Amino acid sequence: MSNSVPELLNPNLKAMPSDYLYHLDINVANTNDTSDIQQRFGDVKVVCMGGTGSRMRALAVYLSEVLGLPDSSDPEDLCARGHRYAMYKVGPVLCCSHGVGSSTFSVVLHELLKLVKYAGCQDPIFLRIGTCGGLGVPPGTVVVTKDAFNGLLRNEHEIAILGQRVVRPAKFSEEVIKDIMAYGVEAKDSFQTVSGNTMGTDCFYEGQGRTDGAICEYSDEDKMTFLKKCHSLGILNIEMEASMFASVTQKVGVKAGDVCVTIINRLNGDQVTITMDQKHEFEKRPFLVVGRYIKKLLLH
Ligand SMILES: O=P(O)(O)O[C@@H]1C[C@H](O)[C@@H](CO)O1
Ligand SMILES: O=c1cc[nH]c(=O)[nH]1
Repeated sequence: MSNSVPELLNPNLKAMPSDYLYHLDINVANTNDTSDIQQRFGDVKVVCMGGTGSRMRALAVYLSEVLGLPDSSDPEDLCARGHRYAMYKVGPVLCCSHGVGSSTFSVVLHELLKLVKYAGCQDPIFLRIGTCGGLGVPPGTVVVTKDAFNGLLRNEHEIAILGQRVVRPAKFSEEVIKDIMAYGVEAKDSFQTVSGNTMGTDCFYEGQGRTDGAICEYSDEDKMTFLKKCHSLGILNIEMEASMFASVTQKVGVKAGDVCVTIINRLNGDQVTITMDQKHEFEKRPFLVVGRYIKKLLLH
């Protein structure tokens, strides 16, 4: 392992005397002396992120048990005053919500990357723990993303910057994928964990080929042709963050992984019909996989 603090790709940061991580409500008052931030966050090795604050709170409680940490049954939301995201710290793990989709996720991702930089965290690993629609796998299956495709079925992420289309590659760390599959999966699990490609779209409805949104200008047949094409590219699940997450972390050289549970098989329909109780049970499945992986990672 290299043991290095992430190098961010913004020369302007060096010239800023202070940096307010607005959405996290964390003030880096003096960027030349970040000892206070280092004291609070310098031990962070893993940053877990997922859509909702309640899932991230439950993950924090779960990980504190798995890692044998002193009582964290009621972790404090460190970003409560920001009213945007929720963030919990359990030992060397941060659990932070990111909202729905790449736009809300990218905001907090930029700020979390700056946070680990200011804190001097060594080789932090970023993980998304989410839900998704499956393609040809039964609901409840956990998918560990290999390559992240965007809604144009390209293994890249596209973003408008200064009025220009900027396209960046979207690859997750092969080491993280391999280790999650090796240490996170157990034969005794009551569910399947598979590794496959993921499509991250900008829209839950039209972007994912649903016919039940407020707008739909294609036929059921068009939809099925599209979903089958996705499947033929090795895409096993569809969510709304993978390509942005892979591309941003790849760009700054931070290792990352995406672990999501399927809550529907999109080859069979569009409506999510599982009960909320079932959904909450499914949501815990990636916790088991990621919990074992993190435990193993922290032993090294
Ligand atoms: O982390 P979550 O479960 O929020 O991720 C998926 C992808 C979208 O953000 C959202 C759509 O329902 O769920
Ligand atoms: O179908 C689904 C289910 C969850 N999240 C998504 O983005 N799509």
